[in-house]
Amino acid sequence: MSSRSLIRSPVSSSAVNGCFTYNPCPSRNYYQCSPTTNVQRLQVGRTFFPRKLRKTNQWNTSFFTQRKIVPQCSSDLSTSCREDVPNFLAVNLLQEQLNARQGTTRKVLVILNPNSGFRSSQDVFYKKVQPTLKLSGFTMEVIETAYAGHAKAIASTVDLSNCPDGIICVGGDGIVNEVLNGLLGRDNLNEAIQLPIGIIPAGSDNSLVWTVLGIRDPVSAAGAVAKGGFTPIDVFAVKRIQAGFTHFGLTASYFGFVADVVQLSEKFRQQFGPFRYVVAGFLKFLSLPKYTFEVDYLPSSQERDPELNPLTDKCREQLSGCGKVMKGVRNNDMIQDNWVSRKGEFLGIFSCNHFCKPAQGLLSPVIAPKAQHDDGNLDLILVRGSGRLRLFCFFIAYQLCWHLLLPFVEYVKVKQVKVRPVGNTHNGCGVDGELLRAEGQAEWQCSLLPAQGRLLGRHPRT
Ligand SMILES: Nc1ncnc2c1ncn2[C@@H]1O[C@H](COP(=O)(O)OP(=O)(O)OP(=O)(O)O)[C@@H](O)[C@H]1O
Repeated sequence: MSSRSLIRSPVSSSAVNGCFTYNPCPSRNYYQCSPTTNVQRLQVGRTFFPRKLRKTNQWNTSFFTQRKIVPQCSSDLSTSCREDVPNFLAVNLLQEQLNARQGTTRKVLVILNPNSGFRSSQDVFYKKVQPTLKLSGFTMEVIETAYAGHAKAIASTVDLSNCPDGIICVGGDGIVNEVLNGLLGRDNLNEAIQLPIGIIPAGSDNSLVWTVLGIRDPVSAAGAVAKGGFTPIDVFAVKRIQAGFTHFGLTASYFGFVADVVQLSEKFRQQFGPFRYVVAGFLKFLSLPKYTFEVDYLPSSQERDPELNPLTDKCREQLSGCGKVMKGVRNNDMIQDNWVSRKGEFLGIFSCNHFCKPAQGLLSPVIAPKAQHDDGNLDLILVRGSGRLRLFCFFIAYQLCWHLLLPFVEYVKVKQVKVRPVGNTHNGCGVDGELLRAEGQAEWQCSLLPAQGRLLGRHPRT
C-alpha cells in the first residue's frame, strides 16, 4: 500500500473534525470545540492568539465576535453540519487569509490514539488542540489509529513531503515510541530522524513531554507546538542480540520488577486505564520473584562527539553490529577494557535518557536526577538485591528522591549497557512504557545513537 493511500484510508481518519466554537469561560485558556453545543457566541480574547498573530488579528476579532458559528453542529462536518458549511468555509477562508498574511503555514501529520489513557484523546485533540493549531497556521491531516502498531506502520510509510513540519502524536509515550520506530525503520534515515515529533499528552503518563519540555497538559502542549522551535533529544537503541532486532526509545529501558509490572498492567488496561500500573504494581509486589542478571556497562568518559551528528555510516554500523563489546569476564564486579561487569540479583535495572519524571502522582519523584535528554549519555541505575522489604524501601526513598543514597543503589553515566537475564528471570525489556518480549535466552544491548531526534516545542532552557 502506498503511503498516500495509507494516509487517505478510511480507517477512522478525520481530517475535518473540528467545527470549533469558543468556550467563553475566561478561566480556560483555549478554544473549545463543542460538537453538540447550541448557538454559541464567539469571543476571541487576545490571550488566545499566539503572540505572533495578535497584532495582525485585531481586525478579525470583530469577525469572530459578531458571527455565530456552527449551530447544533455535529463533530463530523459531513453529517449534520451541511447547512452550516458556508459558515465553516468562512472560518477556513479566514484562516487561509491569516496564514497567507503570516506566511507561517505548517504542514503536519497528526496521529491520534483513541485508546490512550482515559480514552479521551479525541476530545482532547478536537476540542482543545486542533482549533489552536489551525489558528496558528497548521495544516493538519489527522489519522486515528485502529490497532496497536498502526502508528508505526503509518510513520514508516508516510510520504514525508506531505508532513514536512513534523508528526504530532496525540496519546501517551507508547504512541510516540511507535512513531519514532516507524521513522527510524525507514530507508531515508537521515531525513526521518530530523523530522520533528510533536506530543499532545493524552495518555496514561506522558513522562517524556513532562520531563523534557515541562508540559503535562494538552493545551500548553498545543501552545508550545504553535509557538514553534525544536528541542534536540538523544535517541537510544535497544538491541536483542540473538534476534538482531533493534527497537528505539526516547525515555528509558528497564529490566526486573518494572518490566514485569508493565507486562502485567496490559491485562488491566480496559478496567483501570491509567491506574493499571498501580494495580499491577501492587499484585507484582505481593508475588515478587527474584531477578538475576549479568550486566556489563561502559562508563561514560566524554561528551557527545559532534562529528557523529547527523546520522552517519558509523551510526549504521553501530546499529547493525553488536559493537566492540567485552566478552568472557563474568566474575562479580570485574573491570576490563573499561567495561564494568556486575552479576547477581537486581530488583531493577534502568537506563534513562532523561530524568524520567512521571506526570501523574502527588509527589514528583525522578528516577535519574542527573540525566539530561541531550548530553550524549545514558544514566544507569542498578537496584541490587531482592525481596519485598528492599523494594518497599527503594519505593519510599524514590518518592522522596533519596534513592541514590541507598547503599544498594548504583548510579553511573554510561555509553552502553548489556543485560542478560539469568535462569528463570523475566527476560523482557521495557522501553518507553512498552514491553519487548523475548523467547528463550535473551541478551539486550542498549546504546545511544550518535544522531539526535527533534521534539516540536522549545525546552524551557532555550
Ligand atoms: N486503536 C488502538 N487500539 C488498541 N491499541 C492501540 C490503538 N492505537 C494504539 N494502540 C496501542 O496502545 C499503546 C499505548 O498507547 P499510548 O502510549 O498512546 O497510551 P497509554 O499507554 O495510555 O499512555 P502511556 O504510554 O503514557 O502510559 C500503544 O503502544 C499502541 O500500540
